[in-house]
Amino acid sequence: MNLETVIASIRNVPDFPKPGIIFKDITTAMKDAEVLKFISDSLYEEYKDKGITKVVGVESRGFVLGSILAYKLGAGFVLLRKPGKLPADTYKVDYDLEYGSDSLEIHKDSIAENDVVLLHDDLLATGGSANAALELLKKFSHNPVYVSFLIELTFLDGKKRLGAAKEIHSLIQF
Ligand SMILES: O=P(O)(O)OC[C@H]1O[C@H](OP(=O)(O)OP(=O)(O)O)[C@H](O)[C@@H]1O
Ligand SMILES: Nc1ncnc2[nH]cnc12
Repeated sequence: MNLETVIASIRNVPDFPKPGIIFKDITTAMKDAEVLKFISDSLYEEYKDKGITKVVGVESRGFVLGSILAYKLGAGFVLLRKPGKLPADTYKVDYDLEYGSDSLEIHKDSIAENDVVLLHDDLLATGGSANAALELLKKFSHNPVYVSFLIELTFLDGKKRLGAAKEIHSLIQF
């Protein structure tokens, strides 16, 4: 297994969910046991020595690898959810993404001030979602946050919106 095989396993779906968008479909990668293992192990290698205590995953595709990473790192997992899904007290932020707008929420009691946080999402496009996630994480602590993506769409330059992040890493760039 290698990165080329992983890249080949990601399906391009033109004009989804809107005309002009080429959707990077990771379901075709996730369903392959060897690809899933290679991706999980690669991301773990990147973060194993950073002292991460909480992995924060962005709903919904960020939950898949985020929770695997949390398990492998021996960290806790925190869910950043779309509005109205979390049952207890939350912080909320609105944001735009490549094909629309949305909101994210996090439970107010999910992170402690001394946690070392890794934010994970499957894909960085405009950076709207990740920037919103970083805004929410600032409510807990001003410590820098590590940020991890499986895929980065470099032509959208989303990284420039993530100034508050400590280190930004993506396994695959398109
Ligand atoms: O960098 P951005 O322009 O913000 O785009 C990236 C976001 O868009 C997708 O999520 P989506 O809102 O489609 O939700 P899903 O994971 O539930 O499919 C993707 O999983 C990222 O979270
Ligand atoms: N082109 C794209 N493919 C998959 N997920 C996305 N999220 C934002 N843009 C996307």
